[in-house]
Amino acid sequence: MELTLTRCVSAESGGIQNSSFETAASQSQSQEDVSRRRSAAYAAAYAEMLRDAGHQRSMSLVQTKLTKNGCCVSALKKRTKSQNNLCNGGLGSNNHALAPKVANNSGGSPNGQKKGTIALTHLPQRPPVDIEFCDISYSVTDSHRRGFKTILKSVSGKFRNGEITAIMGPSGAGKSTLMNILAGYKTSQLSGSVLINSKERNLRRFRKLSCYIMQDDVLIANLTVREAMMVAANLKLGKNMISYAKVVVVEEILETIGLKESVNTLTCNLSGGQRKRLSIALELVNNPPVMFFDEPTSGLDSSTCFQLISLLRSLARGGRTIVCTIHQPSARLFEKFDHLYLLAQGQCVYEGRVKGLVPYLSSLGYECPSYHNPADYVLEVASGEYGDAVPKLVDAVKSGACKKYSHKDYVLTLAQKGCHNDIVKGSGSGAENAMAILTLEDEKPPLEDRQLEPSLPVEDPAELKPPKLETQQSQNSDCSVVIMPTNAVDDSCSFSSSKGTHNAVGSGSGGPSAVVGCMTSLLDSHESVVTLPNKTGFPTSGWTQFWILLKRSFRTILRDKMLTHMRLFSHVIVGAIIGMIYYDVGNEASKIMSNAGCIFFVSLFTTFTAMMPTILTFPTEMSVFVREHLNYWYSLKAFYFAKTIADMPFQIVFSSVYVLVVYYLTSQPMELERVSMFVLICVLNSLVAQSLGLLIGAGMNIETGVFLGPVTTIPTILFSGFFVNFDTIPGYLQWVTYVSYVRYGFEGAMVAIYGMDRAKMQCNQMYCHYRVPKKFLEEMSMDNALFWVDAVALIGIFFALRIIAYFVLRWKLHMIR
Ligand SMILES: Nc1ncnc2c1ncn2[C@@H]1O[C@H](COP(=O)(O)OP(=O)(O)OP(=O)(O)O)[C@@H](O)[C@H]1O
Repeated sequence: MELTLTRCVSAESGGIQNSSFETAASQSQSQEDVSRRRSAAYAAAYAEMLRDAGHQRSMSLVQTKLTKNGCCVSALKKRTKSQNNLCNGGLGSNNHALAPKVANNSGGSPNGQKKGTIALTHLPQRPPVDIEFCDISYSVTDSHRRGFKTILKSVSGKFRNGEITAIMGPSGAGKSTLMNILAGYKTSQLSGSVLINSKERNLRRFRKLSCYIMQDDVLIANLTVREAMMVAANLKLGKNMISYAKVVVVEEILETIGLKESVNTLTCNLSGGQRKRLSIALELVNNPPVMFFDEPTSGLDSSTCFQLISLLRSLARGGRTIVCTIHQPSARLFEKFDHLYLLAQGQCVYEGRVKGLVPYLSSLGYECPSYHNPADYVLEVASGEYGDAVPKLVDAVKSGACKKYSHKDYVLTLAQKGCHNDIVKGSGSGAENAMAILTLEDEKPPLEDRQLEPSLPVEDPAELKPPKLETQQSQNSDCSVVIMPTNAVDDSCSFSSSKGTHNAVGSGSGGPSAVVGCMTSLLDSHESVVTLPNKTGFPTSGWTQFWILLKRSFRTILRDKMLTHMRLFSHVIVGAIIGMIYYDVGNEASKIMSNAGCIFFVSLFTTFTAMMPTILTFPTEMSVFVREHLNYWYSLKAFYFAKTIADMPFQIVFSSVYVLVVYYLTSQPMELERVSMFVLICVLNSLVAQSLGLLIGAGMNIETGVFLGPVTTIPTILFSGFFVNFDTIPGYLQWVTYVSYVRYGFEGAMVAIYGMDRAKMQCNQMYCHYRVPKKFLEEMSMDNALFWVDAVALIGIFFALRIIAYFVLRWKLHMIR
């Protein structure tokens, strides 16, 4: 039976004309025509079927647009209140051509039941991935005992594609550590091997194919959902995909993941569940076949947890390998997982099907009481509440006792024996439960077990007849189930790849494997994990990354109205206050000391207002950066330059406004040259202070940084030449004045005001000692100072600090790993 709707062109906008939207596959025109006509027919049939089955309420949108020649079938969109099945893949991973949108009635059960699915078919195609790890041991240096602390002790296991795996265990068992190692985030101080599709893992390739979604959903606060998604799409889909295609990808993911209504909501206003879904959506953009989740349900209510795990399960059914650490799931949540990896004291105490856990424990003498949540029970056992069970369980695992529970067909045996824990099996009869388990387990076996064969194009118009479909809503599941008759016209499943169009032929007439083939066909890429090019590069060039991140930073600064407006107003208001205090002192020789104080305060204010906010720049965005960088969105260089350059224009404008307000109110000499020099030196001073703030923020956490910022500035102020004359500073300390950037700022400002042979100032007193400005500069030991030397010194310090800050950030990133 044909299940895919191929060559679907976008609808609302009148269709996608651009050729780059078309698949890279070299299909013949006739094949395309057949495919289009079939798509149109099936789309109509599917819409009709859904209408007949009374699904109008659960479906917010079923659109079928048939153009005159019947070649344009718009997206067939189904929105259930709960989750859709999410199939993986699309066409043309390398050239990122858009694959057609597919209404995928896949995910069948042995009795012919299939789940109605909406496929994420505009995504780049990816190969399926199985992760196997052998004898992984991990230690950290224990500073107290001056030795090593072993956190993972020779653990092994296998996580398959198409399955959702839970890593569980008592607190401190090593769950996060294991996941970090598998995700490639921890690479040092470990032994053992990680195999990807039975081959030694190439970390770089693997990292490009996987993503890690952290416990706290770190998102850029001042972007809307759509903007955040577009940034992800622009960074991860590369320049080979045109902008409109990226928009289509983003819209498709948002709709599928249930965030369509929130596209214009700022991420900071999203609910916990929505934040989690957005985190997933952001990573789905490049369709990674492996997704790691660190405690995805933490902080969510039970209903949202259930929806989320159902979503992850659907992602797994699309052929992905989903691995989650989870603390203590409810029985309902627990049974949503296929595979369980249980850790205790850094050792594996069970690996196998979730359904096999109770019989396994029972076989070792740990009887899970009826109506007791097996997830709770096993954690109680692993925590030692029933005696020291860990050595016994570890021995059992080592002796291969849980091997039979690991097999994906284990559940069949289990169903035959009618062996269930009461909580897990629910309230239905034994037969119902057995069927439910069968359905759950066999929705989608791993891809390795499926067959794909090339097929011939179907040209018989009879085959264009839409199949007769019936639907029913699964009680157990949140997805609608599509029952397909076994005598369907066509058991094959059309799919396209860069190699051409193929049909996945099921083993039996309309049997489940045909559907399975369909799911496979949406996933398989012509590339394999092993043969993926080992390019060092990110999906986009360094320049593009920089540009995208710069625009994002600009937008977030502008949207952060509170801080940005406050910075502007504080500069204007403080400038006005200083102007009022030192009103009209600039040209009065008798008030020259007050004016020097005013100039010094200008330097001081620009220093602190520039430094303090930037101390927070890296600490507040570090978690976003770590997530995005380690998920291979962009390089450290691009992030660093974008982040450090984004704030510079604001700093320049704010400082200039402040300086000009003070300059005017205090009646400093109104000569263009002096005004420009004064503004320039103050702005340079503020940029240096900003760089120092970035450096402190790059190396320290917020608390330390906020303390260290002012503390490190005090000596530079002391050695600025205002409080202590340079000549009176002891010789062995004079070198400090050369590294004091405030000195260069203050000295340069003084020279701009009083240097360059300024004429005598007015004197309203009987006698003005410093009527000749040069005399005052001599008194301050600044008569030999050159403005351009001060300016160049500030520029030098600026670059030095920025370079050091980059390497500190790099080192910090290295330390995280
Ligand atoms: N860098 C480190 N230095 C010292 N001990 C560490 C380090 N990293 C992890 N550990 C220890 O290793 C053990 C396992 O940590 P891990 O975070 O993997 O546990 P977990 O099972 O995820 O715990 P939880 O469920 O509480 O998050 C803990 O005892 C932790 O204190």
